[in-house]
Amino acid sequence: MATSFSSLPIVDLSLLSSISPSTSDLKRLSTQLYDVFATTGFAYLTNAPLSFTHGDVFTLASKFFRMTEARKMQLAKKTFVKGNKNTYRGYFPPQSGQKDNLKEGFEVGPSHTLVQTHSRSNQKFNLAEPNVWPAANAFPNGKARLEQLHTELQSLSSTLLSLLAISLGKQADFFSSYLSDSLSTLRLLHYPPQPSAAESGADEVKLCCTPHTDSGILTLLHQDPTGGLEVLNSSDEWIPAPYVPGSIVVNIGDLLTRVSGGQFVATMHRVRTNGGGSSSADGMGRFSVPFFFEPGEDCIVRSIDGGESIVYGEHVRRKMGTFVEFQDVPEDSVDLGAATTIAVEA
Ligand SMILES: O=C(O)CCC(=O)C(=O)O
Ligand SMILES: [Fe+2]
Repeated sequence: MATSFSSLPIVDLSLLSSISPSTSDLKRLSTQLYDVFATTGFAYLTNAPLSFTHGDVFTLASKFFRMTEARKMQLAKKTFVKGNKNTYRGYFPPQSGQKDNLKEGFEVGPSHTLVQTHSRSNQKFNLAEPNVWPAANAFPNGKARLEQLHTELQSLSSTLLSLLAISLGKQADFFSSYLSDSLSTLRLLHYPPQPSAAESGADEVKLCCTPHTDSGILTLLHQDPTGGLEVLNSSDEWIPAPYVPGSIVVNIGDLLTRVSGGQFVATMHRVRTNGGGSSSADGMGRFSVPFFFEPGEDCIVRSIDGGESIVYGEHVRRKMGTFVEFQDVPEDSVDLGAATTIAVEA
């Protein structure tokens, strides 16, 4: 049950780096995760088994977003550049009509080829399509590093899923069907600087990411030190989730609530704008890098209590209807710059 928390718990994952953790230690960690997901639905993970430092992750994000608009638009989803082939992976630009949701992003799926059927590839969004990449000279080593980050976060998610299965009284491999042809998405996000409510003289809270729950199973979020992430507790209070050095924020999505028979909470969250970029070191605004662990398109997801099952691909397509970055954009509402006339070099 969601609770009226006032801060987020910290879960130390150093155990996962030991060569042979004891069963009792793993059980203790799984119980700790159960308690987090049954109450706050959000926590900070420290000492996660990743080879990337925060500096590594945000250097990649900053390098990507510092590319010229024309280069980024070469990677834009078809929604934004009709001549592009990619419908689901790739870049989405800031949309000027979205004052409370002003962000640009770049989305990367698994690096291996996903199973693709004709009927699926005929749909408006092809969830199994390959990634798109900038030219190697525009984003040196970026493709290999982001693929590596995706692989490591997928592996951490799989370990966390095993621990959650144990915590729900199941075998550690209970969720293994979620791993085949998994569609997990690594998303680089950039929130350009905007005047805060105080700076613009407005009373209301200014947001750069509107309140939402995540749609999938599990989210692992790297956030930079700028701050602004807030999490809703059961008393309808927005609790700040500031940057904790070296930590990754974890939260669960709607599907895991369903799978856990309502034992786990998918907590509402939002990002408050923090002013004209003064709080970030380089004045570029805020960067964050969520990783959404997702099952395969055909994966049947059902509650541990039984009951109605859903097919993951259908669930995600329904939820996409509510996300701004998947809405159709009239050609003239985005400045395409030179993007339409430059051939993709990737
Ligand atoms: O940028 C953040 O800190 C949160 C982003 C987020 O919640 C999302 O992309 O689902
Ligand atoms: Fe989210």
